[in-house]
Amino acid sequence: MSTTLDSPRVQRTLDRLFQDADSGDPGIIARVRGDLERRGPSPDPERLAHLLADAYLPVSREVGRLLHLLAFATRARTVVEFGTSFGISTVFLAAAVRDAGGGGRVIGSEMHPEKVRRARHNLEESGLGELVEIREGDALVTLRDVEGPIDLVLLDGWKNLYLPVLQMLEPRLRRGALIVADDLDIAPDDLRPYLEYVRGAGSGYGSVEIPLGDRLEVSCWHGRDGREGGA
Ligand SMILES: C[S@@+](CC[C@H](N)C(=O)[O-])C[C@H]1O[C@@H](n2cnc3c(N)ncnc32)[C@H](O)[C@@H]1O
Repeated sequence: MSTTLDSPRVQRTLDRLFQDADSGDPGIIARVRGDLERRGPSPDPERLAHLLADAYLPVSREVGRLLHLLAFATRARTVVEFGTSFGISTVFLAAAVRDAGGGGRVIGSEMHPEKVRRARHNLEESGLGELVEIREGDALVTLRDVEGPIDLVLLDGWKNLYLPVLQMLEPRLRRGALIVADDLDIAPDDLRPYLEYVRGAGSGYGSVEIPLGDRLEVSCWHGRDGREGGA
């Protein structure tokens, strides 16, 4: 049986977005690296978002398929995404929510206004727009009031915020919720506190690294100290 990912509309949208990313991102990333080397390596988050305004920085196709698989297998109804960019990962997640058939939704977050506009357009083009709400602004603010229980979280924004974003959402995680943290290879120093947290004894998470794309960490919330989150 085919899935929403096989539909011509979704495939056309993903093909176009991945092609744009493949042709544009390498030049933009090289330019931004040069800029950071000249001006110092630690720009504030808004400035980094501005410098990377035209860069997709997407999950790989394989990671996208894994996201679809995880969200579908767990029949995810509330999916939260930190870092939507132009919406590539969001298409995979929304396709899974449609395939799961439980009336679920994806809540994305993106701080760059033009990216939000284009992500919404891309989601409409794929035919999945009605399943997605993209919240504009800093995810630490915009995702604060997401209603639980949350079934799946994708962490793909700036790497130093993975831990605070997860801790903010934790009280609303369903027991058994999955957390997918992308890009372990991209900023290992920034991600260390996050990985120590989810891998730590007594953390409440089971966690495993997956060597796909830029490497990712998939964690499952078991609950802690009698606390099970929002379920
Ligand atoms: C790696 S890209 C996301 C790629 C996207 N998940 C995909 O697969 O197409 C990271 C995005 O997170 C956004 N971002 C970073 N920090 C953020 C924050 N605090 N709140 C909202 N968006 C943020 C950036 O503007 C950037 O577009």
